[in-house]
Amino acid sequence: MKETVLIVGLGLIGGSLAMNVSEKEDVFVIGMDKDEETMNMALKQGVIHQASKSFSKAVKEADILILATPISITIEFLNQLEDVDLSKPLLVTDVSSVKNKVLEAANKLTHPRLSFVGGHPMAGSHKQGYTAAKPHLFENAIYVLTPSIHATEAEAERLKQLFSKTGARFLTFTTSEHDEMTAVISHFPHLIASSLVHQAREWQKTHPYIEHLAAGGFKDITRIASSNPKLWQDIFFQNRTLLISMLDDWIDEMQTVRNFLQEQESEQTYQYLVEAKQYRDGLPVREKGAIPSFYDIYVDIHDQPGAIHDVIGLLADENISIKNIQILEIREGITGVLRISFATSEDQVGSKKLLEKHQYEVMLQQ
Ligand SMILES: NC(=O)c1ccc[n+]([C@@H]2O[C@H](COP(=O)([O-])OP(=O)(O)OC[C@H]3O[C@@H](n4cnc5c(N)ncnc54)[C@H](O)[C@@H]3O)[C@@H](O)[C@H]2O)c1
Ligand SMILES: O=C(O)C(=O)C[C@]1(C(=O)O)C=C[C@@H](O)C=C1
Repeated sequence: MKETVLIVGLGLIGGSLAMNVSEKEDVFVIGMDKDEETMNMALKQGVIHQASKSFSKAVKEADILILATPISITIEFLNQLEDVDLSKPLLVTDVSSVKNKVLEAANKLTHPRLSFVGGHPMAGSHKQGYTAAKPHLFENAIYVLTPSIHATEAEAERLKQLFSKTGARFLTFTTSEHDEMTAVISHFPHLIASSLVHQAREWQKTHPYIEHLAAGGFKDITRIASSNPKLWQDIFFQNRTLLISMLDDWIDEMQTVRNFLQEQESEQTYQYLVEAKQYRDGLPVREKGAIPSFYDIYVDIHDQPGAIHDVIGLLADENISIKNIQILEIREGITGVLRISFATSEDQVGSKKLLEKHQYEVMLQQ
């Protein structure tokens, strides 16, 4: 018998999950999104098998519910669940970037047929919406699970099975462990990236050429400031208390660095940079698991004759040798994705630079 999975929110994350879940033969996917065009696209491309406009109706048909909406909307849906007249058990999960209020709502659910295991795939993009969704988005990424007080080990296992095609690696944490760690490595850096953009914008008033000088460094460190402001407003407010405390620490730290410069402490400044480099260089790259140790890039291509040939031709002209090439997704009339593997990280990085110079959109798999 097929398992029915309802996915609410078919944007970047929900759409990418749907692309993986609907690949499973024993799963029937119902999709729901407030944006009708999104639902139609997903239905037409076979990423969902059925579209629904009624949460209360669709939820009664589902065995598993995935809430992939903005966090505050996810909490609203969780609150609605208590009143649904369920005739069979429903395992609920979400994808929210902050967990405390979501788990608070989930832990309050008393309906005997409901269980909740929170989820957060640690992969994403500064892009939003269904058109940015990709089936390989979660490959080799960490997928954090945060079970509610009533959830069993078996329910967490069921979700791992459901998401087995994503290629993600699962880790389980408590809500506060999750929120503290993501504040450090995701939410706070986002806040700083936005502040750097504001600083540049201010300076541009007196130095109009600033925007033309902004090269690799500025663009690398501020890429995430181009993300969906509504989503990040939600994230900042969901994790507000921790962010305030981190801002206090950061201001102290910046005061220390300011003193190094003020007092011309060149050795201490050097050590500060050395220690940051050592920690940064030691960060694990996305683990490859059972996949052989190749260095992959993902290249977006358009569905037109010769598209793959053009990409390979550019690499061949530069004598870059390819170890493997795979078409991950190509449907009529839409953009497809090529996964190209290289033997060395030099070839991987070199190819990315080369293709980007030719206006391709390239994602590097670390
Ligand atoms: N963007 C990332 O990098 C990232 C990574 C991991 C987790 N997340 C989490 O994923 C969730 C979704 O983020 P996203 O980046 O996919 O956003 P998105 O904007 O790409 O997608 C959200 C989708 O939800 C739909 N939606 C909004 N309100 C709805 C409603 N009331 N009913 C039905 N559909 C509704 C929107 O139309 C949209 O298609 C958020 O909770 C976020 O914290 C985001
Ligand atoms: O790659 C990006 O653009 C992201 O911002 C992804 C990112 C992150 O901070 O790493 C953003 C939010 C999520 O909750 C998880 C992942």
